[in-house]
Amino acid sequence: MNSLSNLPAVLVLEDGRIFRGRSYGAVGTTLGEAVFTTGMTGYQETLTDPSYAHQIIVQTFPHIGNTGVNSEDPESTRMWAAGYVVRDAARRPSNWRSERTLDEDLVEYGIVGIQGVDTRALTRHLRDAGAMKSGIFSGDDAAKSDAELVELVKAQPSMAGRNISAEVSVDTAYIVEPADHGYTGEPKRTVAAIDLGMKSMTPHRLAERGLRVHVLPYNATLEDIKATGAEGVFFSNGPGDPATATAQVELVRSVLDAGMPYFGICFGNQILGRALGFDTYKLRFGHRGINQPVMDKATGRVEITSQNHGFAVDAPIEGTVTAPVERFGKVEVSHYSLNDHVVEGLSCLDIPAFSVQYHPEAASGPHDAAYLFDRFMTALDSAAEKDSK
Ligand SMILES: NC(=O)CC[C@H](N)C(=O)O
Repeated sequence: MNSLSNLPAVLVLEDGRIFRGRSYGAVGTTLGEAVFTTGMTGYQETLTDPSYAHQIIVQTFPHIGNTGVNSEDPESTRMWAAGYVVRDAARRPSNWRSERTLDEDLVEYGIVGIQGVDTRALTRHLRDAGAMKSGIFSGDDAAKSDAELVELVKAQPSMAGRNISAEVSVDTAYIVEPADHGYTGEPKRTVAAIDLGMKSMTPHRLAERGLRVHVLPYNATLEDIKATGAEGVFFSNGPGDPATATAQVELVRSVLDAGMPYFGICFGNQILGRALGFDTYKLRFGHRGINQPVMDKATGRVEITSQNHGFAVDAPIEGTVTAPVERFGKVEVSHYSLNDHVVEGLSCLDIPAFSVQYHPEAASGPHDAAYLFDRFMTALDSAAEKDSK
């Protein structure tokens, strides 16, 4: 049965723009940064991506909830989005994998949502004015005056300057075994994965290639990494402003100094960028969706990628430069966005380190960039070969 709550609801932006609709999911108040995603599928993966913590997600695709929810697609153990904005919520899901309605899961995880919003007008506004503080208020909370609601929205911290890693990371380390991810035979190698809000598809992609993955919390040290026997280090995606990730930047520097292969995704790309001495900056409205075109400079191939980032690395997309932290040698931007020429990947030429700003683990698709996991395997093999000489 459909359980859409359907009470009055209002989406309020910090610049005073207000969108009225009906409640969807949990009823009450939520605050977060309003961002839009252009993914036409994968709402379950989106809502459970920890990188969306403290963000209110606007779905540009107008029909949401059509395929219900299942137990296989979540990217973590819960929904992380601060709030959810849709045009039309499906009244009844229809899919052979569906176990519940999306509305039921939104209620279960306390996600306050709003439906019936003109998401096209909202997206155009966020595109022009930029991602901004926002709030959804439903039920009795929607009855407050607009001025009062705008004040509540403005009072929240902004995403710039926010450090959220401790909220989303694991508390204790655990191991992901290749045998549990379809790999037959003895594990080939061991790596450490620093969980800054990691999507579960990522250790899966590593493990299915024969890597034993030690997942470590956000505040792991080089000693913790070495204690796992790791031959390489992976840094995950995650929410928050990379400019605040000082401890992780220092950790990456010590990993690079130790000569260990490094692979980073999204937050892990920004942290590598900072470790090399580049700055990061906030994009106006960011890149979110599963249809983002990226140029792979090495091959000239265009990849269609999954992305979710609001910050980016400030590095020249042309040519090769010496890293601002000179001991790390030469570096080049390996990938850039074809929409706005934002840096989408970094490749070090003198040390075994590379990263991408987008999501090669690609849940939910597309799979154009899966080769990057193989590239990490190759980097691990080369490092092991060098060590044995
Ligand atoms: N998905 C991510 O890792 C996002 C990284 C960072 N929080 C950003 O918004 O840019």
